[in-house]
Amino acid sequence: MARVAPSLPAMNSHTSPAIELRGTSKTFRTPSGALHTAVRDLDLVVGRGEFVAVVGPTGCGKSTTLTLVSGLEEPTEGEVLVAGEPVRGIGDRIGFVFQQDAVFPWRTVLSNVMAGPRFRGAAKAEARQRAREWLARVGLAAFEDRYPHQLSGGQRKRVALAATFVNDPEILLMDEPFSALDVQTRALMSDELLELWSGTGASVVFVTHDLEESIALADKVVVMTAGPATVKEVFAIDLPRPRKVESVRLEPRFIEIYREIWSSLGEEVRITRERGATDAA
Ligand SMILES: Nc1ncnc2c1ncn2[C@@H]1O[C@H](COP(=O)(O)OP(=O)(O)OP(=O)(O)O)[C@@H](O)[C@H]1O
Repeated sequence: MARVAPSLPAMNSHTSPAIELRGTSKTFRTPSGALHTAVRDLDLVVGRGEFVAVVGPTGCGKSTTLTLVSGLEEPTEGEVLVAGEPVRGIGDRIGFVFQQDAVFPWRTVLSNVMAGPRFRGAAKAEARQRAREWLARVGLAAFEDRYPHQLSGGQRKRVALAATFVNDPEILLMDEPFSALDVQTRALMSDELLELWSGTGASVVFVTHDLEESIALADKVVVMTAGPATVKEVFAIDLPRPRKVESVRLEPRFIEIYREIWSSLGEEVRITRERGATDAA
């Protein structure tokens, strides 16, 4: 399997990657006043239309990396570029899906999915039409008048996906989006995500604890070090698409890839566990 270099040379604005982090660090001041470095000297390139999964031990700085790309946080050092431009504030070409569904509990399903286009200035009829198209794609056409609490966890996740894709994001940032779902629903949602994404050309950064999930979904798996996060290794996933997660993970090639990445990731997980044991002592 090809191990890819973590960074590529800078390109001009027409060919620039979707996302680029160059020597990026982020240090927080904790409530006690101490400084805590969450991300250190991180180089990462996400190509246009590429699906990149980020795995790393708990607390290493994966979510912080996403918040830097989103513009929610600024780097302490280094650069974060989206489409070749430095990130300034939260841009509307970025969509987010988190573990908790970002839905409005007091709005119906249809109204939730219409909210993004309306916020971006679409007329009501147009927003309604686009929302209905996406609800049909996620299999929720018959549920448009329900409220989020009247849906299952998987259905709520579909609403969140429709509400994100309806805005046509160029970049999709996903932070453990399926980790609260049961195993079967999780596999189903992964398949649906791949199907929805395949027609969009969006670039995805998908943070997960689950190495199987990352391999099944991604073009590239980025292994982070024990915190502070920096890129340890990048693995190109040469499994053909379209993929179905339940069947692809049984393929010999998948198992080979899993072993190879785990030998890199497992070491970082062990370091994190040992630190935890020392801290607790
Ligand atoms: N706003 C903040 N202020 C202070 N420390 C922070 C802040 N945000 C994150 N951290 C710290 O930075 C480190 C990295 O956190 P982050 O949430 O990015 O890790 P993660 O890899 O996403 O974790 P997990 O896998 O457990 O979700 C942690 O030690 C966390 O406590």
